[in-house]
Amino acid sequence: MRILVCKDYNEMSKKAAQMIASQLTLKPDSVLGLATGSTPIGMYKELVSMYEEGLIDFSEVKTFNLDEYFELPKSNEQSYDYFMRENLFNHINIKEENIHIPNGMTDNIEKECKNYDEAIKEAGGVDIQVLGIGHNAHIGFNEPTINFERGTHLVNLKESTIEANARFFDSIDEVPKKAITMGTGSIFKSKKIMLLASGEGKAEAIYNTVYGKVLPEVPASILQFHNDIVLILDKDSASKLDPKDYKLV
Ligand SMILES: N[C@@H]1[C@@H](O)[C@H](O)[C@@H](COP(=O)(O)O)O[C@@H]1O
Repeated sequence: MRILVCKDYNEMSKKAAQMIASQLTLKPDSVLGLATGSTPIGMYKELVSMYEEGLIDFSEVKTFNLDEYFELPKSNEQSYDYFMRENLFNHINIKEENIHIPNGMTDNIEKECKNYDEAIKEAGGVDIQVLGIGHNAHIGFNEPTINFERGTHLVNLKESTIEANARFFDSIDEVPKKAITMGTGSIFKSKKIMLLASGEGKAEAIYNTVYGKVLPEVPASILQFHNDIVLILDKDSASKLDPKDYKLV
């Protein structure tokens, strides 16, 4: 596990965007695994700027998002589909057919999950997966539980996750209680993983991810076993780590 610590959120976002840009330079038809949440917004802004400056090109890129709320229409401003278009896709030259986000409005959940896993496989697997992290160390919407799930599946969100995400909705009652998410197994299959975290509120989750026992109760802990993972943190989220374990950048 490589850990890079940046002085603040902006630097973290720049570093992350630079890594995606390098990936696209090396492999213009990369398959990107993308995340939502507040944390990657700065990275998406940087990527849009780089695209506008002609430094990167998304014409051959394919994307797969980690997750989507169940039974929330795409037109809802809080859907992850809406988020991705607002923050990235509407501003770059990605082809519509190359964008993949689980369909939260499906009436056949099993088929939707199976097709999503198949589509990732057909695309050749994810080259680089961007992750945020929940306060309880969830990745995607893989909540703490008793086993690591292999593929895309429907999950019941934890009360703490519903509360954390309520800030985006008018009231907590409007937050969906379920979501479709790639499994921990799908995430783990990515060739490279880049996890971003910012703020004191994530410090404990990061501590447990780096030093904790590898348990499904701490979903991100399994990343300790991945061969090519980098954590890009700001100083606050890294505050519980031993400085000998990271590089200041
Ligand atoms: N499903 C998303 C995760 O992918 C994200 O990592 C997490 C943290 O979000 P934030 O970056 O807003 O703290 O929120 C949601 O639960």
